[in-house]
Amino acid sequence: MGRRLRDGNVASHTPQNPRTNSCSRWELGVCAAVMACVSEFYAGKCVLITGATGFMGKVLVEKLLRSCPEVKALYLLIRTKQGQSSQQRIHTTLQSKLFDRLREENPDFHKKIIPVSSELTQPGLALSDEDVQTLTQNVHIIFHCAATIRFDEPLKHALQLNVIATQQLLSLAQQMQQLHAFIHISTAYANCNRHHIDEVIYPPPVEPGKLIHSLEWMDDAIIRDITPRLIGDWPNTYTYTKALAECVVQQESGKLNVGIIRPSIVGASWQEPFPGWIDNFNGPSGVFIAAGKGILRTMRASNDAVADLIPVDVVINLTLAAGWYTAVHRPKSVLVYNCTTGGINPFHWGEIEHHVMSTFKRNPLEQAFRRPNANITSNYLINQYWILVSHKFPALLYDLFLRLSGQKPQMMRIFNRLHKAIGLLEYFSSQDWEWNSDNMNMLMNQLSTEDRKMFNFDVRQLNWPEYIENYCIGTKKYVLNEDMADIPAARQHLRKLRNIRYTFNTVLLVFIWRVFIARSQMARNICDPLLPDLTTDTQKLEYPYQQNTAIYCPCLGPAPAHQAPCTTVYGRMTVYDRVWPYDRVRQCMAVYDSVWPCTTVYGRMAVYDSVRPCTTVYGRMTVYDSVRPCMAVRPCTTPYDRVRQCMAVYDSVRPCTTVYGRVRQCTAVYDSVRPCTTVYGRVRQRMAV
Ligand SMILES: CCCCC/C=C\C/C=C\CCCCCCCC(=O)SCCNC(=O)CCNC(=O)[C@H](O)C(C)(C)COP(=O)(O)OP(=O)(O)OC[C@H]1O[C@@H](n2cnc3c(N)ncnc32)[C@H](O)[C@@H]1OP(=O)(O)O
Ligand SMILES: NC(=O)C1=CN([C@@H]2O[C@H](COP(=O)(O)OP(=O)(O)OC[C@H]3O[C@@H](n4cnc5c(N)ncnc54)[C@H](OP(=O)(O)O)[C@@H]3O)[C@@H](O)[C@H]2O)C=CC1
Repeated sequence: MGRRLRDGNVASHTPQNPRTNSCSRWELGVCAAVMACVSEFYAGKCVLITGATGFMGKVLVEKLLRSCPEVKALYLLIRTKQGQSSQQRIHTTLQSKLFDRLREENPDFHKKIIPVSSELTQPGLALSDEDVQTLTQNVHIIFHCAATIRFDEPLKHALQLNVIATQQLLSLAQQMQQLHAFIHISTAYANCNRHHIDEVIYPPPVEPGKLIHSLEWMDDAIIRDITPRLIGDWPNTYTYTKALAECVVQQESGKLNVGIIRPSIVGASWQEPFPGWIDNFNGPSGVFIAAGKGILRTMRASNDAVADLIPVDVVINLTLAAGWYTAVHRPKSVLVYNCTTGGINPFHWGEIEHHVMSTFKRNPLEQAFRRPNANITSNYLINQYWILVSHKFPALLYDLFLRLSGQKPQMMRIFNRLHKAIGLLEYFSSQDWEWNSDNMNMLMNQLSTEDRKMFNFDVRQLNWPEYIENYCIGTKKYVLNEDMADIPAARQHLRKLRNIRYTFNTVLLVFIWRVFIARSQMARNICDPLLPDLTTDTQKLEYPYQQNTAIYCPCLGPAPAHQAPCTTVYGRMTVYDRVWPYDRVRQCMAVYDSVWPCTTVYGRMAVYDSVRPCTTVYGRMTVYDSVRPCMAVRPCTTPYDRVRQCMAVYDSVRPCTTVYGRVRQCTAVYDSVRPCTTVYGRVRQRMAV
């Protein structure tokens, strides 16, 4: 249990009533040890909330109205947006499923909500004089949730909203006649340049006032250029400005009772108003969805790093309890609450990956691009490899398909956005931090038994696998608005995708084999021993030289006496007789003098008939002039699969000498020849007659 002094040191903190270890009778609220002190405290109070249309703000409004039904009024500072007034916007917000439970329990809840038009980045928060008067006269508690949480926000805008607006709100709070507590929502990553983070306000990276002053006159291009230098160790303008905001809160708090809540990565609700509620793509939610849709296959994250997720209802329960505690106990300095799970009930990214994948396989998202199968890796190169193979290549193929079918290609664009988003998140998923959470524990001990149940933020009770499952299902139901009744169809779609994948993989394998492996001597040398030797014993006896070759082109039965055996030659093999040099790339093949058709075998090999000048065939094949038959009587037939190439067969022969490097088989047999001589590398052979 500790209290932070303004200079950031820790002082001992004595609860108001150590005997009951809970709240005491107090001038702001009355409660007994087992009573619900927190909700009692909010009875009759007017609460001002910024950011009420946002993720956390909505949950705060809902919980406050549901668990503190005697609250007098909620003043919600909302800006006009896209032509909608603050009234219209709050009306839309209250339609959310999030409020279903409250609507059932208290259909008139909206009567307590008073929208106030306010653009926080404007001077005086763009409040009318009348509104300023109403607020300064009535407000008891302020919860400041509004912020820009974008990681790529230009520094000037992030500063305006996260720092200057906070300053202005504090100055408004100073004018309030009945204010009991000001609660500022910060982030556990405000000090992410440190590994161990205590519940203190650390010295700012720069004096906020000076920065505000400097940026006032600089144009946007200059600010953009100097932003990386300014933010230094911080990964983005968001965390940097949140650090500055904490400093401003400390500097401007004056005599106010101030608390700062620092949640880590806020995720879907754990219990309230129902498990799994979430309505945005921020943080891990977008990653989960992308993985569930089968789009995201790889991401840089450390399997063993602690995933400091915290359910939104936990954060809000702690926030409301901190509001009560700050008002009732009036700590002498700003009290910071690190609202995290890692130190209390750790769970790791590797485990999250497993549970997310398993949930989406059982409860698939509709119209998935591929079957969900995402893996995280901390290795940069492995991640880049999988991005190429599992993101970019399928995206290219799919876009090609879209183009061919007359549609607009879109997959590459989606992947580029995804890569930008995950690139910004990787900083947080590739390392871990240690947060001290003494004040969170202290606050829990201050609550009555009833309050601990009603405002539960005891994350020791959190069952991670169950939570992650509800989270994923929440993204399906509340972010993507998918119907759970359609799960059988989604499963059927996954089965279809699996069959497409099997077919595609088979085609790809055959293609790779034909194009690459069949032409690769090394691959053949690896594979050949695995192939059956189909040569008959008779053949081996009759044509002993054949035994030097690895593969025989098995003619159907023993070859007639006048015939030379069929010798299989590999793709690139070449034997010359009267040759002339070829360039390095081209492979040169045989040139023969006398004249009758060589029988081709299959695949890429050429078929030649009598005496014509050599014609280039294709690829690496060559050119014959005056060809002698491969087989006098019948063609060499190969039962081998198509990768193998069967070449010429000659009569009256001597074996050619092996030419190539390590693995070359001696193959063709010629009459009146001198041994081949190696020309270069592994391909070339030259023979002289
Ligand atoms: C499967 C296994 C997974 C294992 C998990 C591994 C890792 C976990 C991943 C992350 C954890 C780290 C989280 C760190 C959080 C730090 C905590 C905080 O303090 S702050 C709160 C977090 N803030 C954010 O998360 C904001 C981040 N977002 C942004 O900065 C921007 O949105 C952006 C990513 C830069 C994208 O900007 P852009 O202009 O391109 O797009 P928009 O924001 O306008 O959105 C357009 C469109 O896309 C949707 N969207 C937004 N974000 C995502 C996303 N991450 N994934 C998918 N889609 C996203 C958005 O809703 C819009 O949709 P629409 O056009 O329909 O409105
Ligand atoms: N989400 C998370 O993972 C975490 C969030 N936090 C902190 O929690 C707080 C709430 O975050 P969250 O709810 O997720 O954020 P959201 O982006 O969901 O909500 C932001 C809110 O701020 C309001 N707002 C933004 N700009 C202005 C403006 N110029 N004038 C008036 N209102 C404005 C938005 O209103 P509008 O609808 O008009 O845009 C919205 O209501 C923030 O302070 C954030 O730093 C901390 C840790 C993690």
